[in-house]
Amino acid sequence: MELQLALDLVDIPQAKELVKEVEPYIDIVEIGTPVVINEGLRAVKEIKEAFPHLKVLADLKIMDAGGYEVMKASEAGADIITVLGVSDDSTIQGAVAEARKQNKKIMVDMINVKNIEERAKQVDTFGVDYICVHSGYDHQAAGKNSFEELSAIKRVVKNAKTAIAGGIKLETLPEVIQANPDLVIVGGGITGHADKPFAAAEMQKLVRQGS
Ligand SMILES: O=C([C@H](O)CO)[C@H](O)[C@H](O)COP(=O)(O)O
Repeated sequence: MELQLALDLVDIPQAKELVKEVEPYIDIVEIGTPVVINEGLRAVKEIKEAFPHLKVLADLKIMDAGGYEVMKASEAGADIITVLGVSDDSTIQGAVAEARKQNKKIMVDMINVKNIEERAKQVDTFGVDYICVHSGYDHQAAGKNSFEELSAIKRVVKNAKTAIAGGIKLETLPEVIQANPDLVIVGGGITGHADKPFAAAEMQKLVRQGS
């Protein structure tokens, strides 16, 4: 089981500072969608250059032009790129084909997918690397989480790794770990904690124990 730090509400210098603080405790650093909107793929490039030993995920949430956008994120140095589960099959398949050429990985974000089990089963046949259940900021504001969705996809996904994101905190991590995802994604649970290295170190411990 791995731990991914999601960076969403920061600029590039702040992102570098944050990663420096928790670097020993994380496996993947995510350049979140708001950061890409504000800073462009330059954020991916600068973080990969500054921390070459960490895997960098570009949270592009691709909805169209899968192949082209994966190519651009790959050129910037991303190791993993996100595509939306609600997008057309051809978009996801195009993203996977380009990722194979570039030796990169694709994560499908299942945010807003209604028929979660059925879609996870389909997407799993496209050769994607991760399938991620996700309660986004707007869902979190309405009090939702994705714990049940994780159990649902675990029942049907045979090839891809499973991941979970959205509002996970140190206190809720044990419940998440019980469902045994391959990857846990945490943003505010680390970046909003008064002691970020402590939160990340404790989370790493739990994630390692869960492996
Ligand atoms: O993907 C995300 C969200 O849609 C904003 O772009 C976050 O990275 C993801 O939800 C993890 O962040 P937290 O919910 O703060 O843990």
